[in-house]
Amino acid sequence: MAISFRPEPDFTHGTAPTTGILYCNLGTPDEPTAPAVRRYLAEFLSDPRVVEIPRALWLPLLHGVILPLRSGKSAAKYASIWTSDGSPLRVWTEKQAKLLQGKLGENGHRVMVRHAMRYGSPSIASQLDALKAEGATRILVLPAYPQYSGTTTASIVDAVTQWSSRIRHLPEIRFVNRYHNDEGYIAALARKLELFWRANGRPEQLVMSFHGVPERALHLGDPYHCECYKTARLVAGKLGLAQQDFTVSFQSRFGKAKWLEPYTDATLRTLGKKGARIDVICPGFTSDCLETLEEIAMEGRHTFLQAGGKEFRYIPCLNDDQGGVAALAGVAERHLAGWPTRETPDKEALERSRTLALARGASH
Ligand SMILES: C=CC1=C(C)c2cc3[nH]c(cc4nc(cc5[nH]c(cc1n2)c(C)c5CCC(=O)O)C(CCC(=O)O)=C4C)c(C)c3C=C
Ligand SMILES: [Fe+2]
Ligand SMILES: [Fe+2]
Repeated sequence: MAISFRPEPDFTHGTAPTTGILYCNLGTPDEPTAPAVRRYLAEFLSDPRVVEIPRALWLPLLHGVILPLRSGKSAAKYASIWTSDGSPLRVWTEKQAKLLQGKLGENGHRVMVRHAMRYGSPSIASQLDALKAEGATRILVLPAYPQYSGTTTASIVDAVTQWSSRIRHLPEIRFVNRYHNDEGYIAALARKLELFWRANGRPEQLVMSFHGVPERALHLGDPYHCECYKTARLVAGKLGLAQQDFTVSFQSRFGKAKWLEPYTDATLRTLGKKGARIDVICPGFTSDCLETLEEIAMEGRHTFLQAGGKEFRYIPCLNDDQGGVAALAGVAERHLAGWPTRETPDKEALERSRTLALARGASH
């Protein structure tokens, strides 16, 4: 197979080094319609990081059964949470990238922040192209997933490395793998709960629901399960909650295999049967999306109340929360260490002219 690397514009000496941050989320359909959801799910569920079944078995099943059955049903769910600005996940991800740019600027960093979606648009490749075209010579990849999983975080790394495998003049690239125990992120979650409780009173039980993964992933060494529990313990600790005051559960099961337990729907049913008053938060999601707004705040509420539960309050994700953005900025700053993002333009101009002078003196 012939390997071809893309041509580059002529190399110019003395180009100022520029840093870009690519804030990557999962992705979402372009419209809440069956064809758009089908396109999105086809890309998402064809990723071998997401469904680890041999391709020859899985792809016919996906295209012949899953997509025809699921796309319409899923589109109806998307329609129930769609906003006038589009999918909540897209709206929040775009906003977070802008706020992150602002916060890093406030903290004295000159960086270009862009967002990308692992599936759908804007793709990781197109945003890396854009950052490179804008002169980025260093790129930090920041996933919107606080907990590392091979199914999510590693898939973002795959997309970046697929892009870089075609690039002649590569930027330096760094990846953030996790921030499940980051002080700022834990503090932002705890503060969100504390403010809500100060205004509305405490529940009998706090449910922290995380997106699930197949249980097999845990046994194959995926740290996701442990990192979810770590986040939950840290948030609970920060709030002074005792063991019996909170529950961790896993939602969004897909397919017939066993996923991480306890399942959120079963947990909600059990708590409902006890006639409990509960608050539910989804700390693994940096922004609200189908899985929080429809599955938890609508379906989950229904399951709980049907079972006899007294009160169900859904606490939104960090979204555009100041503390959440500050936490993302803190994570980014730690990973930017050693890259000259704080240098003043003057200093850089000086450096540039030095390099140019050297280059003019050199024969090549
Ligand atoms: C927060 C981390 C996530 C992990 C881990 C994750 C694993 C995972 N997901 C599926 C299947 C689906 N997930 C879907 C939606 C969805 N998933 C996440 C996040 C994680 N997924 C988010 C943020 C969303 C919402 C997207 C949005 O547009 O709002 C869907 C699509 C919806 C549906 O049809 O139900 C599927 C399918 C698997 C199989 C998996 C791990 C193996
Ligand atoms: Fe998912
Ligand atoms: Fe564990």
